[in-house]
Parts: sequence; structure tokens; C-alpha cells
Amino acid sequence: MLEVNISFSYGSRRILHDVEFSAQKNSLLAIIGPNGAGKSTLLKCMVGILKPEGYVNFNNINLIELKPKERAKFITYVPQTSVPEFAFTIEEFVEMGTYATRGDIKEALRKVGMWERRKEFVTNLSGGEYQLVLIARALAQGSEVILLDEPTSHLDINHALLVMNLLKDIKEEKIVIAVMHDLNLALQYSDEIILLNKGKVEWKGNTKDLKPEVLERVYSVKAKILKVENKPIVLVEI
Ligand SMILES: Nc1ncnc2c1ncn2[C@@H]1O[C@H](COP(=O)(O)OP(=O)(O)OP(=O)(O)O)[C@@H](O)[C@H]1O
Repeated sequence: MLEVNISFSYGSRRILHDVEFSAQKNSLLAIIGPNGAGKSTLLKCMVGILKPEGYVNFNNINLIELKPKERAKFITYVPQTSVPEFAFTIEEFVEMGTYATRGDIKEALRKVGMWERRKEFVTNLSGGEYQLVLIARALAQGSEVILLDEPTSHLDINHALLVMNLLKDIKEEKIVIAVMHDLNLALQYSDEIILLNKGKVEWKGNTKDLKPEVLERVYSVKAKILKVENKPIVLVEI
């Protein structure tokens, strides 16, 4: 069980106001919200890149208070996909910066379907393939909590589904929290949602309980949530 309460300011500007929630295994948690709501800042605070006020308690250990090396055993962060700068092989890249064993690396690359391609250079991968390698690197670290910042941005629908199905798989073993912009993917794959707006939790709860009025208020659009083949679809009036 992960219990979070975070406030954070950049200088005198308050970005996150008492953002409080909990997360657990077997429940994919999506963090949604408009641009600038504070979603990425929240993940960076949780993983210790930024120093917030509050706590990130995992089994009653406040991860914020741990040294980075110690914290990395519990929580990992997959940043928004950037372009790889250095020509490491996939295998070297996954090994870098982790405390992973050979076995962990093999298992992680197998999980994302990249083991056979481990000798290829990361610089030659497509955006979607690189995203899978970033996830493998986080998996190889073996931490109990995995945070992902927009794991499907820049991906075509096929790769996006590949990544989301992978997260669905991973949530059985780890606490998975993903910042997501695509409301349809968030609604279809997440079990719980936190809707951030202007640094505050505007709404949180079971994904199936999210009402279009909440989306309308926060995103300033006219929205409907329809059921197609029993799956929720957000329809926005244009
Ligand atoms: N290094 C920084 N210094 C000062 N302000 C920052 C810095 N980084 C982000 N901010 C501000 O913090 C606020 C929250 O940014 P954040 O990136 O967390 O939002 P977000 O919800 O992830 O947005 P998006 O969906 O656009 O990625 C924004 O107003 C942004 O301008």
C-alpha cells in the first residue's frame, strides 16, 4: 500500500496543494488533468527528483526521507519519452543505473518483447520501441512501485495498446501509477483515477464512477461518457 500526501512550491509559487491519495497492487492508477495541473511535478516529488513537503509512505516507510539509492529499491520512474542520446545497446541501457542482476535484465526485456533485440542500439529504435526499453529498465530495478509519465505519448494506437496491456500485466506484481493525457485509454485501462486541477485533487475514485460533468468542469469542454461494447468512451463536442 502506498499512501501519499504532497505539497510543493517552485520558489514562492505553490504548485501542489495537499495532494493526497493511496494506491495498491492490482489497481492501475491514472493521474489525469489539464496541461500545467502539476501531474509531472507530482511524480517527480514522489520519486525524489524534487523535494516536497509531506510523505510517500510505502508499507509505513516514508520514501521521501530515504537516500536516493535506498529509495530506488522501492520506487522507479519512467520519464516522458525523450530521444536516446548515446549509442548503448538495449542490454547496456537497461543495465545502466540499476542494481539489476543479469536475470532481472533478461526477465524485464523478455516481458517487453525486446530480449531477442538486446544487441541493437537504442539510438536506432522507434519511439514506441524505446518506450518499451525505458519500461524494461524500470522493471529490471525490481522496485515495488513504478511511476510512468505519459507512457503512451508519441505512440501509435498499436504501440499504445501494447504499453497499456503491459501495465495491466505489471499491476499484478507492482503498484503502477501513470500520468495519462488520453482520457479514453485512461478510462479503459485504469481502475482508479486522480484528476488534478491547478495542483489540487479535483476528483478521485473508481474509474467507473467518473462523471462527464467533472471532465466538463475541469477541461472546459462539453463531454459525454458513452459505453461501447461495455467500454467507456469519452466523447467531446467539437
Ligand atoms: N522548473 C520549473 N520551474 C518553475 N515552474 C515550473 C517548473 N516546472 C514546471 N513548472 C510549473 O509547474 C506547473 C505544473 O507543471 P507540470 O509539468 O507538473 O504540469 P503537468 O500537469 O504535468 O502538465 P502537462 O500536462 O502540460 O505535461 C506549471 O505551471 C509549470 O509551469
